[in-house]
Amino acid sequence: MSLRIAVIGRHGQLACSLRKTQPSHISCIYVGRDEIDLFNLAELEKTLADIDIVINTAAYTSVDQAETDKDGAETLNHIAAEHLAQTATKIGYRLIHLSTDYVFSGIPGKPWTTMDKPEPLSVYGKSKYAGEQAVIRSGVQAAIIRTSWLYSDTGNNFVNTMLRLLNNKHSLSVVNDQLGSPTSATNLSAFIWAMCQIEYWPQIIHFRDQGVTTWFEFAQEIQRQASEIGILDSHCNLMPISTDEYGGPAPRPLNSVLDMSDTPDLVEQHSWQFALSEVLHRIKHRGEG
Ligand SMILES: NC(=O)C1=CN([C@@H]2O[C@H](COP(=O)(O)OP(=O)(O)OC[C@H]3O[C@@H](n4cnc5c(N)ncnc54)[C@H](OP(=O)(O)O)[C@@H]3O)[C@@H](O)[C@H]2O)C=CC1
Ligand SMILES: Cc1cn([C@H]2C[C@H](O)[C@@H](COP(=O)(O)OP(=O)(O)O[C@H]3O[C@@H](C)C(=O)[C@@H](O)[C@H]3O)O2)c(=O)[nH]c1=O
Repeated sequence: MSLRIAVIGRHGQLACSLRKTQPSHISCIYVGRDEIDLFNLAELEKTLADIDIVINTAAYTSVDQAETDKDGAETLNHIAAEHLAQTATKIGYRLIHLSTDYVFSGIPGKPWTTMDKPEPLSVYGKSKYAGEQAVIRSGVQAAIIRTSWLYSDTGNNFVNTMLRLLNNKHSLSVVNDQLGSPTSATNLSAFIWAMCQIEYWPQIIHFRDQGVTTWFEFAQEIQRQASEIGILDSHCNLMPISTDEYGGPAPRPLNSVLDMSDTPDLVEQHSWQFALSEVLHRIKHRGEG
């Protein structure tokens, strides 16, 4: 019998990407906040009764806003994850739970391994780490997949923000002292679908595209590639700044590079520059369609 999977989240960028890349032999439902109340345990049990694997993509992802809405972040990133894990222990599904590079403090030096102890700086990072711990504490068969700097052709993400700003502004300052790895939601989706088809899951997994960069260099590459394929006619002057100069409500890690040495080898790995070119071409073709 084919696997029955439920993706929690419907309109988010990862949920949309999972839907677009779903293998045909897998049967999957996508449940957004209109279909499921993550705070009603009886409803969770009922809706997820026949499910083999739940993929939890739902999250409070507004990093700056979370600083003044601690309850909102905590409720969705921690309590909802705890409810999904508790329900799993009752009715028996396996859980893939998404988490973030922002669980780490960002001390520069080396990529963060799955053995390193998280010490999140921001409200968002703290609430995501609390969610991870709730999943582990529940004892459910689960994989916590940490990823970083996620983007896709749709949704609210750095690539779409930069395309908009580069188009509208004469100059733009972008931080150049935070190190990390942009990750295409398409590549992460391929990895998640591959995970669904294996039995043994490590408890914590790091997945990101290949290579390390800064937000400033990422912005430069977005401008270069988007101009080259004709979706941006930008004379915007990009300027590197420090995290201190940028300011902003939420503290962000200076180093959030995830070590992937113990990540299961399930899919082809792509450089972040190649992954970006695929996403920009999708945006171009949508504009032409
Ligand atoms: N974006 C990024 O850069 C990164 C994201 N991650 C993690 O990856 C996962 C997916 O992120 P991404 O797809 O970018 O997130 P999005 O912000 O695009 O989507 C978040 C999802 O959360 C759901 N949601 C929001 N509020 C509620 C609520 N009150 N009740 C129920 N559901 C709600 C939305 O549901 P609905 O479909 O109903 O609208 C949406 O599907 C998250 O766990 C995130 O922490 C990790 C690293 C980087
Ligand atoms: C828009 C903008 C941002 N920045 C900086 C702020 C920040 O340090 C960095 C990225 O800003 P953003 O607000 O786009 O991204 P941010 O919300 O920090 O992104 C994070 O989202 C959460 C959900 C995650 O889990 C992380 O992995 C990460 O992707 O760029 C500039 O320097 N200039 C700008 O014009």
